[in-house]
Amino acid sequence: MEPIVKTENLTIRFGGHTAVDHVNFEMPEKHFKSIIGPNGAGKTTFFNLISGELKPSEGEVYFKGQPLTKLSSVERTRLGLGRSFQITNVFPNLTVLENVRLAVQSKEKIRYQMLKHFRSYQLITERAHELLELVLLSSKADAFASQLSHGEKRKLEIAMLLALETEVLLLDEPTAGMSLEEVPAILEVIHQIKNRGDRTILLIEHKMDMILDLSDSIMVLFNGKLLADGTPEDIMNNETVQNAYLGGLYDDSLVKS
Ligand SMILES: Nc1ncnc2c1ncn2[C@@H]1O[C@H](COP(=O)(O)OP(=O)(O)OP(=O)(O)O)[C@@H](O)[C@H]1O
Repeated sequence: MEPIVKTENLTIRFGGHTAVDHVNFEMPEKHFKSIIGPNGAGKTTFFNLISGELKPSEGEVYFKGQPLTKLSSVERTRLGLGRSFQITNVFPNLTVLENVRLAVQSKEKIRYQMLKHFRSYQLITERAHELLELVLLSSKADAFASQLSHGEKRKLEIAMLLALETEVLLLDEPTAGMSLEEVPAILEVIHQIKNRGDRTILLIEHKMDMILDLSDSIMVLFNGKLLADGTPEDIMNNETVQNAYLGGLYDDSLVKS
């Protein structure tokens, strides 16, 4: 089967520095892949190349076989590649529900224009409630977005990303800046999305236990290069990865059998 996302020799140079260096990668549909690597390895830059925030110096990104380089990030979102930070434009003075409703509306605009005003309003609100339930944020529906904790804001962003109904979700460190107590709730949200089984998810994370818990496969970037790509077990047992990055810092018992 054709991979849903694929890169060929994907490369970007900033001055003399090659931040992403001839990366060839394939993502099967409905797969969960995590990207790991030390700080500065090129993970976020790789995401930016896939989502269209950056244009490559060389190489190509494909979505269902279609080359994407000429498409803007908005056009890529319309095709089915959604990235969480594109919609971090949460309106602080609107409620949580209103924020999600706006995201649903932006996706559903055309479909709902056909319906009568009241009915469309009702359907959009229902969908927004469903999404808040999925990300475990229903209890905050009427709170202003500005009143949310950092972890709750990340949940709201995920709900807004889901509202766009893209087949692929690019999640860049959803737990960054969170308190330890907030992490399990985000993990639960990502599990719920994964368990529905209808999305392809690419995740950047530093938390190894979370990665091992969620991933079908893991790719390792190092100095912009793809060092390894395989099952969690392969990666944890890969000597090059061990030497370059993991350095024996993880617990063997976490490896999925
Ligand atoms: N716009 C830019 N201009 C110049 N250099 C850049 C730019 N964006 C990224 N870089 C450089 O590219 C390299 C890769 O950065 P990137 O942020 O992709 O790494 P990362 O793996 O996501 O790191 P972290 O885990 O710290 O987020 C770094 O050396 C960074 O300084």
